[in-house]
Amino acid sequence: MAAQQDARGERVVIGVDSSTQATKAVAVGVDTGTVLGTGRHAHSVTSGAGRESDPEQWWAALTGAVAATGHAGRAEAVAVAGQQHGLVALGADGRPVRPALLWNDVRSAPQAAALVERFGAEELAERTGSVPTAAFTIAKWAWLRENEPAAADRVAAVRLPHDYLTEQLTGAATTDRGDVSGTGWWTPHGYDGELLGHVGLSAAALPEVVAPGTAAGRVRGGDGPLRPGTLVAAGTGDNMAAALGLGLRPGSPVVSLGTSGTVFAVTRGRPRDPSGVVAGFADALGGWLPLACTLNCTLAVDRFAALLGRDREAVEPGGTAVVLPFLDGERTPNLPYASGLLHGLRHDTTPGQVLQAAYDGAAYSLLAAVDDVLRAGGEENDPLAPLLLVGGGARGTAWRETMRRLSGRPVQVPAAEELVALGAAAQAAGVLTGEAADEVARRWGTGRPAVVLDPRPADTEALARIGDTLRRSHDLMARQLPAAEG
Ligand SMILES: Nc1ncnc2c1ncn2[C@@H]1O[C@H](COP(=O)(O)OP(=O)(O)O)[C@@H](O)[C@H]1O
Ligand SMILES: O=C(CO)[C@@H](O)[C@H](O)COP(=O)(O)O
Repeated sequence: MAAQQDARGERVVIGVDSSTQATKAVAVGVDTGTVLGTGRHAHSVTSGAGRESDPEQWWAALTGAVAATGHAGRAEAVAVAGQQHGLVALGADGRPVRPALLWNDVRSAPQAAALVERFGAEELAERTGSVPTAAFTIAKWAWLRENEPAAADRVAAVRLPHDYLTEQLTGAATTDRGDVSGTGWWTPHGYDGELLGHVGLSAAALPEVVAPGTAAGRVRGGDGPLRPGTLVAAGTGDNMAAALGLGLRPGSPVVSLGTSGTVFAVTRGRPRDPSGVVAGFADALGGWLPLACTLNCTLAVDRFAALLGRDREAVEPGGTAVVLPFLDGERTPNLPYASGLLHGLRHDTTPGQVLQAAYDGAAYSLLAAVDDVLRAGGEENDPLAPLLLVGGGARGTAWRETMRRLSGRPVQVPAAEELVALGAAAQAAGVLTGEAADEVARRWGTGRPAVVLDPRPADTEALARIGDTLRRSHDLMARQLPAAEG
């Protein structure tokens, strides 16, 4: 894909990635896939007991990032991909009644556990594809009802982050099967009335699920950077959009290294994992996207680098240190009350080895789940098939080499950055041309690898050390830390 070249005369689409830390937008030429311009605006996320962001800030970030591409005025279609699961609770006036509760807010862990207790893990996996954890929208809604009943009473509409932003563009309440599959109240046959009834939510408060390839609407009049009448594609969750951006074919495992760590694959079979390790999401087309997600990935490793006073690339090999970097609690394994743990220090352990141990600890659960993800969707796991690395962390040498050393697989990093935004752009192009979004991305070549690392024998000693520490610290990690004094 050529960078930043002029493509006058070519039709232009815009893809948006509204993820945890920032909104990124790309303007892309429909025929060639040329990236004509990019924009980025940061978000703020609370760092206290929970994780919250203001949806109106996302909207301002979206308009800013789209305008910054420099091509908004000539875009013919746009699509928005967003961080999954977040609860956007709107009042009758269409404005948020409170900040959104994000995917990585673990305060809703008791509500998730209560749902599993009431309906059973097997039953929930069968119906919704997933056993809900604190991340799922249904647990967040139950938390809001229990903890802020006055706010819950004012709620007239519940949206996911990408639904909210798409509705700001079109005025229509829509979602897509990919993102809605992360709510915990969607089944392949529609919204689950019994689950909604149990958490006291009416389906009338939820958006319409737009079919793949169908437009959500058109940009309504206003003073935003996009022309009124511009087509708006359905949009989707950020992991589903990354799969589109890669033009992913069934059975290829992908690891995304961002605020969250995720491992996923497009599969032909519908996943249902009662163990809860794999979330059985739908993809944004007609297939499935089994996925495992960790809460502690790039931010946790960067925190260790900061604590050690080192550059994030200043890792050193060797030693026996093990880091379980569960600074935000953890989702895989499901230990919402966990905190970080450092074990195996000796007099000769170096700071660089501790930093490497943080990378290893963050990578461990993702790599352990590759097989589960593929099997959950009925795909074969070829241990020598390449692992595709995406997300901000994929730019780092230490991340790439950690994945190579611990997986024993070849590792590939696509040349294109911002695959989520590119996936959204491919979806936007698809509503103009009638092509499926993954076909558009393959035509654009967005998944083409820039870095190909040959496989090395997996570092089984490090894997065994981490696995052993995780098993033996389980009781400690399952407990909540006493509140810090002072
Ligand atoms: N060159 C790099 N090497 C390693 N990590 C990087 C690099 N550049 C960015 N990152 C990491 O990428 C993260 C952001 O990734 P991104 O996928 O954009 O996150 P999100 O989608 O969750 O907002 C940051 O937390 C940062 O630590
Ligand atoms: O919760 C999940 C997946 O189930 C996360 O992957 C979110 O979708 C947030 O993504 P990033 O902001 O880290 O890209």
